[in-house]
Amino acid sequence: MKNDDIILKADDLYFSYDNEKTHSLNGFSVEIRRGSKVAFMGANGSGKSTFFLCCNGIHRPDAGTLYFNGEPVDYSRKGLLKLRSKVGIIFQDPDSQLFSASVYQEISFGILNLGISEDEAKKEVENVIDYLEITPFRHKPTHALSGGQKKQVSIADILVMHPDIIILDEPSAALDPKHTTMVNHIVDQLTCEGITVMMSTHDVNYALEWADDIALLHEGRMLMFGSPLEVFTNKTALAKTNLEQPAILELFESLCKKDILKPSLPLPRNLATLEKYIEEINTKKQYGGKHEVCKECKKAILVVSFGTSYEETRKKTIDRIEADIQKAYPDCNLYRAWTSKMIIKKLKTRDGIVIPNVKEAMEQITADGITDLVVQPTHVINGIENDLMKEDVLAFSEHFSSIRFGDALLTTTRDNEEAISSLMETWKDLPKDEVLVLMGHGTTHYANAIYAALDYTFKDMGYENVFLGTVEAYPTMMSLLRQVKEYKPKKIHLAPFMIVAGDHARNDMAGEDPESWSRQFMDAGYPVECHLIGLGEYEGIRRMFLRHIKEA
Ligand SMILES: Nc1ncnc2c1ncn2[C@@H]1O[C@H](COP(=O)(O)OP(=O)(O)OP(=O)(O)O)[C@@H](O)[C@H]1O
Repeated sequence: MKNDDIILKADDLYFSYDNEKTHSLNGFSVEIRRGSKVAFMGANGSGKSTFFLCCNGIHRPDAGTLYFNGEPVDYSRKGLLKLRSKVGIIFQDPDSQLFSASVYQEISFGILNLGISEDEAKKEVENVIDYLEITPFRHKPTHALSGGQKKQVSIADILVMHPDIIILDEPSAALDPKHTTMVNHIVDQLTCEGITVMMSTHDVNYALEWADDIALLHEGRMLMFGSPLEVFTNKTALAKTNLEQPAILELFESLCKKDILKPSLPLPRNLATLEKYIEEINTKKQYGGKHEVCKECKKAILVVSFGTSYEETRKKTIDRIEADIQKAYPDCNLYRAWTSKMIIKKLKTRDGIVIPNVKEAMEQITADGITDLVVQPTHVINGIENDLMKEDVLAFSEHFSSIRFGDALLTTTRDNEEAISSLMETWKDLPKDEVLVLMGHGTTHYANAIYAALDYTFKDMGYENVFLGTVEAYPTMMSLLRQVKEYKPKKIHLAPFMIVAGDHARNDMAGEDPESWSRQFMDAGYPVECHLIGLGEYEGIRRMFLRHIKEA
């Protein structure tokens, strides 16, 4: 079927320079969208130039079909002449392209071959000389031109034909930075005019910013075709093709690891974007949430978490919850606050990371002129932390038109059932003769009753082999040991029932201490497997927070 969006299509091309002993194209396929900018990348000898030479009929594939504008390429003399007027190649080395004595003759050669009148050809050549700023050296013989000037003339050779596709084979090879900028500028102009541009380059930084699509070749085949961000974040594909990750992405990743930038920011494609991100942190000290406060928008969501000092679990849980919320409410400014003073202090002294407590976040939100605020805790229950958090927020209520609170994770019966279903989606393959023991935190607050209720609800929903206890309160480990023993399981899986898999999960649950849950179960004679998965990692749990915000 003909697809008008596809200007060029290669279907399973094979090409050999040595009578099929080796294949420089080895089952190569690609579809090029009309008007797109495609960077062809890959190690030396991966087949980029060979494919380009097929594109304008210089090489004829041994097998497979090449389509231009939906029609298979016609290899008759007339067909090839037509193809070459529409698909122009600018070679890496201009000397292999320029063969006329003067600049004028050189540029007019191709167009005269198309059979147009000399007057018309003259007009076209003058236009392109003007457009590419060739006038200052137009009277020089071609052999006396500099490398950059030769490149300009070789581009003019092609441009004068008004091609639909321009192919540039490593356009900046052997050019100094000034001429590279000039060629890049010409390429930008071409793409603005809707010409499809295919370019081979080894410059990952340029390709990241310039290309719509990256075609990654490996041994005569397409290894990967996708957006620059898809391709350049695939480290396996990059390593296979001897390419390095663009410096901007490496720097962005490193700044995220150091918590200087938020990983939820869109990946930057150029230095200007990265600079903007960094500028924004300097003007706004707030860590977490959206750095840039939208001046017009007076609505905000404050996400309040207990916190964790473990970066790895924070990224998979709190950061993801916040990212999901920001995605669902792109027009709201997002702020972060943590309630654990100890963790906030630890991060500040250990890593130099500043995370506001609720009061500090509220001061910032007030200073930013927010009028309508939704506060969403990631607390599991409506316990002490949640009560204190509400008090801190409401101390600022006179500055707001409205402040609303989303419920803690487990507030209603629906919440309990949804939390269980969300967890069991991941644990659906748990064999009946094995048990899952979940470790909740627990509190002296009356809200602690929810843990025992939830343990009961697991069974009521048909999960007799799931047990929920707490580190600090009831159900205790003693009670869990008794119940699990009655069930007579072959194996025990331990996982936290806390938003993050932090200190409690690593030490009280999975640690080496004889008091840890894993050691106590092992001492009771069960094989134990620990799973460091925080509740924030379950997609269904993150969805529950979105629902709570909506309900608020
Ligand atoms: N004229 C030729 N004669 C014989 N073999 C060739 C010829 N041109 C290319 N090859 C071989 O075909 C394979 C693909 O080469 P090609 O020039 O298409 O790769 P490329 O991806 O453009 O490489 P580079 O990044 O070095 O420009 C290589 O193994 C190369 O040695």
